[in-house]
Amino acid sequence: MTDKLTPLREQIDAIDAQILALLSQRGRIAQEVGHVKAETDAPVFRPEREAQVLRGVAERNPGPLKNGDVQTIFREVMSACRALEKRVTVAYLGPPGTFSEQAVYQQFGSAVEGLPCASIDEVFRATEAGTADFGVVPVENSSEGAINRTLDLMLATTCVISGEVSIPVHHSLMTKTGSMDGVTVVCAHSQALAQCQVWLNLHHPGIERRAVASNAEAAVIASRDPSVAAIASEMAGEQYQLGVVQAHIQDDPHNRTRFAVIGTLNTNPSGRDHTSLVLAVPNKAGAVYNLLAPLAKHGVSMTRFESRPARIGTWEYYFYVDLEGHRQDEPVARALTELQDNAAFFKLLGSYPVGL
Ligand SMILES: O=C(O)C(=O)C[C@]1(C(=O)O)C=C[C@@H](O)C=C1
Repeated sequence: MTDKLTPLREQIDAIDAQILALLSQRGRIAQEVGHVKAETDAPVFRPEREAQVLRGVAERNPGPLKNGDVQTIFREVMSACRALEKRVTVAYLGPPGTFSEQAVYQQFGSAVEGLPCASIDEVFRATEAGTADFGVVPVENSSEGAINRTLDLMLATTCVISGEVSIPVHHSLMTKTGSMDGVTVVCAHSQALAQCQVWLNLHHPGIERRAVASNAEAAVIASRDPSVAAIASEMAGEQYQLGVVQAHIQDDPHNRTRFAVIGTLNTNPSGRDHTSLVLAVPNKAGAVYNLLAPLAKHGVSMTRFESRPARIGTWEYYFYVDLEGHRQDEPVARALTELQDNAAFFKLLGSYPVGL
């Protein structure tokens, strides 16, 4: 066996040497890019460029490596090169171990400075204040719908959406001992409790369910108190040394959460983009129908439509709309101008590359 392995490993060593030399070359060019950007104060993180590179490697991938795996490698290569220009700081809903943290690494790779925050509000504050270059906030979950706090803060703050990222959300039930003996409470974020309610009703109907600030927070509590079980990601469980009682307890096996990358950067077109905006109309018959007419007229597809009460005492609503295309694309630009003319309130949240 050794005789057969040795020449193959020699080939791998030779290829690794070439990969390393090419990575160094790429890194040096990234440093030059960094100098050029520093001269003009241009942004280091360019989501549209990174999206194009990642789409390109998937299109050109000759195999046998899977597209997703090749993209993971290139995401890390870009992350390391970007860090040579500047290590970007990204605020997220902490503590470490949350799905928000996973979303940060999924979008920025691991050469990033994560800034865990105590609440979604704090993520917005840190991003607005410039303590963080970007923030990553949950927008919607495939089972539970919109994250209302995020929607409200999109409206209330000056942050724009620079990117989006979607990750699978798999919940595990975990305790300090790995068993449910002596457990009286299950802690998790309210969204996670909702996403696992059928499973909990079936397997632990009598146990108290307690909503806490985040799933990772639940993991912290469970790591200190053997009478508490946490619902969280296995990553959080590993971080806080919990034993898995049952993995994959979410009611929907395809459960996903979509996150927005928020900041001050107006992202350029990438070729496959989304545009998000908030609208309000006067409270009149047919107003919403008329409001959206420019989209059909200019052939712009709407991928999401969400309403939130305006909370001004009357039954008025804000509409959160996602469109296909970039604000600079001709049909989208025309539709946006007409939407703005028809709306009592109009706020463009941003255009950004469609998440992988
Ligand atoms: O093209 C750039 O603007 C770069 O800075 C290079 C690079 C890369 O490594 O490919 C790194 C960071 C940017 O977010 C995009 C791409």
